Amino acid sequence: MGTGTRPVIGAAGIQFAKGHGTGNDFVVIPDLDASIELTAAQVAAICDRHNGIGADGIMRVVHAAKHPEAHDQADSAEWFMDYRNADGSIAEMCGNGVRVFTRYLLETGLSSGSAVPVATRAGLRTVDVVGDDLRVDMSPARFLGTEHATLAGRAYEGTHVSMGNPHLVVHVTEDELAALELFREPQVDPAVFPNKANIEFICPTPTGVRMRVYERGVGETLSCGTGACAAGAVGLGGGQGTATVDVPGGRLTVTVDERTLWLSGPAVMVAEGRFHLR
Ligand SMILES: N[C@@H](CCC[C@H](N)C(=O)O)C(=O)O
Repeated sequence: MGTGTRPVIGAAGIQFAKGHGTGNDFVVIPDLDASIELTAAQVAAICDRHNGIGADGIMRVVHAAKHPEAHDQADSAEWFMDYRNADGSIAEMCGNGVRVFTRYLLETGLSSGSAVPVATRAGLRTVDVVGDDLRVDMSPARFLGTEHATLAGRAYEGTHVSMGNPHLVVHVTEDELAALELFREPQVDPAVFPNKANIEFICPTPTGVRMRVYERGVGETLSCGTGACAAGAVGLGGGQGTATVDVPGGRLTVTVDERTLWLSGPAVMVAEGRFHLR
């Protein structure tokens, strides 16, 4: 795995688990004492779907007190979600990731109870167990005005939304949604999005919206939790209520109340093992 990457571990290899939320899949690496340093090239090698394990991103599970970006949250959360996109870039937040991360904590006994606080780069998030689903308090969507993306020579107007990470939500028709060439990366104005953005294309359904997404640092994915939050909030017109968000990998539900925005849906672990970096 990962030609050109440096070995950072002994012969026993690195322990990992794999999980997904509506098809948005992640490699989870328990690194409780923050001893594993992964370069961007190594993350990309792990996430490679042909030569690696394959995933949309990886999450290191680290004691919040032991990570410089999270020790200020250590009084409230024991664990920090160190999230990296499949290309190795760092992201502030991941809505499906934080739910899969919590499933991992619960299944391994690193956390227990029905409400699990998780430290993230976007701040503290609490994940509740609700039946088979995991529901996370994502904090309110922040609406930041009208911006544009260009895809296959066409300019699309959309709503700039922050969920801790940057999003642009674009309305299209159902036929346009099906025809989008999302094997290409939509281009955004670097003056507005200096670190790029996740782009959600949506059309209305009877109970919410249907969405396809191009994730920053990944490509088109089967789902994106923060993208669903941004899309649901736009679908609700900035008001309160509940919207289903249908993605290629399944269904997520977004609820906006007077205080916050909730994201609910399935999060499952599917495998565990060890890997080596050469
Ligand atoms: N899949 C995620 C979002 C992951 C981060 C995103 N690609 C970014 O760079 O902001 C989700 O479920 O929210």
